[in-house]
Amino acid sequence: MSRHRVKNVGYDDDDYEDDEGYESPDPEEQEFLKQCTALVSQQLRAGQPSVNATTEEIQEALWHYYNDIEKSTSYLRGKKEKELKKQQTGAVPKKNGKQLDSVHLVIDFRGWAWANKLCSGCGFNSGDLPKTLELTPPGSLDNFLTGLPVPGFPALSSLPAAHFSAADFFRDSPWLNVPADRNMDIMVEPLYPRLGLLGGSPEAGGKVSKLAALAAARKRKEGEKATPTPTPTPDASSTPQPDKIEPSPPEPQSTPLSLRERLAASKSSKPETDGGVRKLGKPGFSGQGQAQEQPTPEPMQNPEFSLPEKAEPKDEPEPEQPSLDMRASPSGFASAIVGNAAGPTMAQPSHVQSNNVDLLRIYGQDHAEPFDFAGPSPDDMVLNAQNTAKGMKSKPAASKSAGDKKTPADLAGGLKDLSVDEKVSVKSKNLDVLAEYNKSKRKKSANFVVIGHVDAGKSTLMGRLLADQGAIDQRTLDRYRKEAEKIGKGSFALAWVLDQGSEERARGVTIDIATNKFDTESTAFTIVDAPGHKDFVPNMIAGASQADFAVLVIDSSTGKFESGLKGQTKEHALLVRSMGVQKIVVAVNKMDTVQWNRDRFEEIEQQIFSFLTTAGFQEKNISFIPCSGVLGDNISRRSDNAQASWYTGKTLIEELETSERYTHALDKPLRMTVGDVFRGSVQNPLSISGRLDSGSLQIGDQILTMPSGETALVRSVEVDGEPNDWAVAGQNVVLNLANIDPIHLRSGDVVCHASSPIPNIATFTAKVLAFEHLMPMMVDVHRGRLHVPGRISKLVASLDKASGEPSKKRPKIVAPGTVARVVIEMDQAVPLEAPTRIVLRHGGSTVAAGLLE
Ligand SMILES: Nc1nc2c(ncn2[C@@H]2O[C@H](COP(=O)(O)OP(=O)(O)OP(=O)(O)O)[C@@H](O)[C@H]2O)c(=O)[nH]1
Repeated sequence: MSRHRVKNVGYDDDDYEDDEGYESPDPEEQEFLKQCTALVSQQLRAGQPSVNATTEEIQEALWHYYNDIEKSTSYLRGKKEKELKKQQTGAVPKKNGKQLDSVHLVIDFRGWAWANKLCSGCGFNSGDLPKTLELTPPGSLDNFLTGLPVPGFPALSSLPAAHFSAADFFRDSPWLNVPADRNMDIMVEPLYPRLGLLGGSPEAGGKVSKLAALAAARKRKEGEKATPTPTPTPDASSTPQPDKIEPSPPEPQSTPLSLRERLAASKSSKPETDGGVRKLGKPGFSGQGQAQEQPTPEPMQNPEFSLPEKAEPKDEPEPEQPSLDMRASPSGFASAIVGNAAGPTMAQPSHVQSNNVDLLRIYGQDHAEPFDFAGPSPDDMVLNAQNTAKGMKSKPAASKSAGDKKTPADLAGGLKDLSVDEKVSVKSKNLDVLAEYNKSKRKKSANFVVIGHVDAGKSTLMGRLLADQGAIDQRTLDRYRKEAEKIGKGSFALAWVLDQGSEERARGVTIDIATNKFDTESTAFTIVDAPGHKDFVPNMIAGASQADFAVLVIDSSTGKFESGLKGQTKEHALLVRSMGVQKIVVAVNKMDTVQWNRDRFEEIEQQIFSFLTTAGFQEKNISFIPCSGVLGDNISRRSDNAQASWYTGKTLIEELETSERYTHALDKPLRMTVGDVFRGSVQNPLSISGRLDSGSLQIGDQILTMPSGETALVRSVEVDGEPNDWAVAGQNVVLNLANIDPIHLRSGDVVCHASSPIPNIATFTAKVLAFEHLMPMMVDVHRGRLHVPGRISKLVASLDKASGEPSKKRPKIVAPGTVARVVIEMDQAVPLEAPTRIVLRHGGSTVAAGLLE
């Protein structure tokens, strides 16, 4: 929808009758429109010449020009004057339904000659004619071609009839298919003498280049050589009989035939021995000329090399005819593999000599033991041994009685044995998980997502934090530094701690979320480093969905803070708030680049603070820290730079530690969004990772994965990288699964218990805060890792922000900043349930976020 339409659409119109229709303006607007219409009409009539326009035309113009009287009048005047002129000059012919305004007719040599003729016939001096004729007024090209008068040209009808009706002249000459006898009339000799192709017809006259003369001489020579003389070959028996060779056609056939031609020839003349076929019969299918230069190879002795027709009885009159076999002789490699076509040799056993390229036969039957598919593979043997050691049920060794030959049915059965239907069973300890959790002396844990505009220094800051907290050793850091310097990205060494992808490192940009852990005395932290680039906002949403609080990193350097504000700084902050994050720590980074200027810090603090409070963060949940990630100032230690002495507040790590213990819905049904599906190890060929949104699970649980609806067995559990018997909401886990095919699992899926499954839905109602104009439109629905294409199918109501009550029913458009209830339809059913936080994106930007109702 264009912005013009948006302009005239009332956001809160109640009288919405037709979802598709375009509504009329409200009474006030109608009155205003009436006045404008009258003014324009008056001005049109008052001007010179006086013109009239319909009310509809005037209102259309006013709509386009935002009710600008001057512009609308001048547009309509221009339009009307044009129409008037056209009426005066008569009807304008149309070509292909389009009007010809002005035509440039470029006359080529043929056309030029014809025009020349036309003009000389009527006394025109052809020299006066321009090579390019601009034919005006509109439609004159049609006129010109159909014999109607063209200004500046004599009327064709006034010219002698013999050749002056263009239409008649070309009537029997379809485009580009002029009869030969006419060519003389309309063709002119080219400016330069015509040459043949390289080595072509020098006799055609003209100066021939040395190269062309040389090529022509060679061609002539070849032509002479190609006279019908018998071709001596090493093996007379296998070559065509001289008398059977057809004399060369008048033009010696030196062009090799195409494969299609050769095939056709060989088919059509199979029993015949005509010269052409004989030529084709040569292995390699060379033409005659080539046959002279290349010795004819030995004919194939081994019957397995020939096509069926070669296997005809030996009493054929011409058994030694060259084979019609289309095969070339085997390559050196093929000979080495399957043997020489000439037959068995001392060095090669007979089965290798076979020219039937049945490698399975060669290596399976004659030479080697056939592979027993019914038995376990070497990998399975290792797996079984490991599983048996762990007390898990191993795959039974496939029954194999020595010497038994396997029938295809046996093999199929054996393969079936290897299928994923093989069930693994793990005994559950039937723990009271909540009681176990309450007993456990675990540190409080907190997940925080690091957000901010691209290149604000998020990864560097977190790399520094991890290094300071001992989560990464100095040797690894030194290695990263060296490697980063090698590719000219030395300043990104700390960022490489989190940016592990090769593309991320090469581009110096975070693409996907990265999680890392570090522990302080009181808390086990999980960092979720989100990409800052606008192209990767969906990944940032996935990261934010796992967070308890957020660290917003801001680049304080000159100009960068400002560009970040227009970029992703605000979008990220809004998104995390919409996803339920309440606490935000603002790291005002790169303070070294502004010499720790206090005014700069305070300016940033003030602007960001007012934005965050408007976005819904409470004052007490916002904190600011001036820091430098690269230098490590105010991250884990206070800056010792004298310029930074004015700051006496907390360091970043001190601020992080103030985070309270976050409570999670432990007693709710199990929900876990799958972040990743991977092969954990040989023992754990299928693992999934993610954070438990609610509920709990333990080893031996049967889980249900949605949307596939497939069940799986929890073989083992890792919580924060440590093996554990159970896991509860809020913990980051890896689940090692069994009894499920990986094709049923994808990131974004939801894990639950079969006793309280999450439904798959395709339509839902949500209460959203609009960041952009909302109307019935296509959107991508994001929930954590899950994102599905869909559309806002209905705007149910605009809501009062304070009370949540509908303020307007069925608005046609929802303005940014408004809370609205909308109906969303998705292209496929996905696991979603209330109350889930969702984000709606359209055309690469976030348009709304809210709660599924
Ligand atoms: N002077 C200075 N440069 C910094 C500081 N922190 C980061 N940088 C530089 O800023 C650039 C970008 O750093 P990154 O850590 O990759 O930024 P990012 O925000 O993680 O980038 P994306 O994740 O791609 O959005 C690198 O060249 C860093 O060396 C800082 O405190 N001071």
